[in-house]
Amino acid sequence: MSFDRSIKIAPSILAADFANFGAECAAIEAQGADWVHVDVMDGHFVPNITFGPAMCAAIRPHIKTVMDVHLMIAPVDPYIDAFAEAGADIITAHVEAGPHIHRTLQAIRGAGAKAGVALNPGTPAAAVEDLMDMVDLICVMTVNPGFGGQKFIDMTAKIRALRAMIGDRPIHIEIDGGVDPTTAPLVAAAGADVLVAGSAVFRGGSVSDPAPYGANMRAIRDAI
Ligand SMILES: O=C(CO)[C@@H](O)[C@H](O)COP(=O)(O)O
Repeated sequence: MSFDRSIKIAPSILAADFANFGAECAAIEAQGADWVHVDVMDGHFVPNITFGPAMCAAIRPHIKTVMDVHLMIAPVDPYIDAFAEAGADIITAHVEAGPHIHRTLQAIRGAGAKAGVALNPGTPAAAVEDLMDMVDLICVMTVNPGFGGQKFIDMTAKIRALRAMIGDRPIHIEIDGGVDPTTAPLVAAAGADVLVAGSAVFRGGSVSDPAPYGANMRAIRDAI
């Protein structure tokens, strides 16, 4: 997986048809998705339950691009190898999920995946200041994690602070929550390069009528 700072759209399959994940992943990729974002929730770190490594392994053959796995679980460490073996290219853990994020990031890279760290809206940029040489991606949550379709929380000051902290390092800034054609230009201007979008991409489409997925992603790109 090579690094580039161009804008990438990573549809969150949390907004896809749960009975059709493989076909949904193939459809969003065919319609122009750059990455596929997979939201793993445990009903403990966040108040919702989605899916685990077996589902990631099942959809992997349907994804040619980057599989970006966002772990909203605690603890994280016992599950890292399983998600890496399931084919995750990027594994992101929350800085709030435990006391040893440094060890977690080492373990993610040790398992052969790119390492991401996520920050809830209430967590300052300074929480990742000492992790700059350990991470490939910083995910800035613009909603409190757990559900799709929530209202965007403005984190542009945090994104700017992270962009300055990152400097020339090859680290992606990913934005997750409430991204649509109105909010995407704000976060892109602040320095984000990966935009996770669930409802704004899947709205109006289906595997039998996937064209709206493409139109929705073009609307986000055109707005930036
Ligand atoms: O991780 C999360 C929510 O916890 C996100 O990935 C959402 O799934 C994004 O959904 P929208 O806000 O774009 O509908």
